[in-house]
Amino acid sequence: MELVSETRCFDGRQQQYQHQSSTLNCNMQFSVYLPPAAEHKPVPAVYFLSGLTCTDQNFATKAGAQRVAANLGLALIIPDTSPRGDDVADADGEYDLGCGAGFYLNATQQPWRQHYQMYDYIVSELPQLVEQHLPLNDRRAIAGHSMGGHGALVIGLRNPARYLSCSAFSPISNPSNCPWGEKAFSAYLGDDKAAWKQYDSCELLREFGQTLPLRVDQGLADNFLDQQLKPEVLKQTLSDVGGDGKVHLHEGYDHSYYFIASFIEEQLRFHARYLQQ
Ligand SMILES: N[C@@H](CCC(=O)N[C@@H](CSC=O)C(=O)NCC(=O)O)C(=O)O
Repeated sequence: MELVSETRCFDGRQQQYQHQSSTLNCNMQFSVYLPPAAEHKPVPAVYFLSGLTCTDQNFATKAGAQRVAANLGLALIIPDTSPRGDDVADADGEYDLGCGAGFYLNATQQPWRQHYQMYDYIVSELPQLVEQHLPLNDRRAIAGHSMGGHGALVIGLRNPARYLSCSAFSPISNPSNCPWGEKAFSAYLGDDKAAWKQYDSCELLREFGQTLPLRVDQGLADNFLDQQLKPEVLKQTLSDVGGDGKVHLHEGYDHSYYFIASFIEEQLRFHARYLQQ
């Protein structure tokens, strides 16, 4: 992997890398924050998955996560949201399918499946790469926003041996039953709804229970609340399966990075409880 840029930040390092991904069959960029503690010893990492239309830069530049990550001794690994490049299939003019909208799944349908393998990229290739080249230990947590919140919940719930905790801001909680999810899953996975269940956090909770510590933050002034995000379905499902994961509802907050910036400290402190044990 090749270092693209590095900037000092809270006595640590904010970096961007590029590499050729064998899983996605394209060149990818990702961002990393290394806290000051990483100068002396391997540190745990929180992976942050961003939402529709984002690259690795949105969270790195807008969430204000570095100050707390520096204090807690946590690295931040911030991937892109889809494969990229001239030969990668895209849905021109659509923000919720194709580039910038990989939905953190392994596509099975044409023309997507050659590159859109974001689940394997996030779960396997990227951790293997960064743990080989950076001062990271193998203690991982996963978090995300909106489409990335869906990704974080799905990946965490399916891989409790790989992640110690998971969290989400404003996740697409039940993608099998909302317009964003139905559109993406139909295109990437086809019409067989049985295949959709492995990428739906509410379905996974019903099948396996809450397999790891989980926290969700949701703004109540979020434009996408009722149609796309459905936190009440997630809350009810957690209660039905006896999970202790909390969905924290916040009056007046919307879907933006101002919301993430307001509560990122709580989420990083939540993860530190498990990562720093
Ligand atoms: N352009 C679309 C909505 C795009 C949007 O709101 N993207 C969110 C994530 S939404 C779910 O995954 C985002 O994080 N945008 C980047 C940012 O920096 O704010 C529309 O106009 O409806």
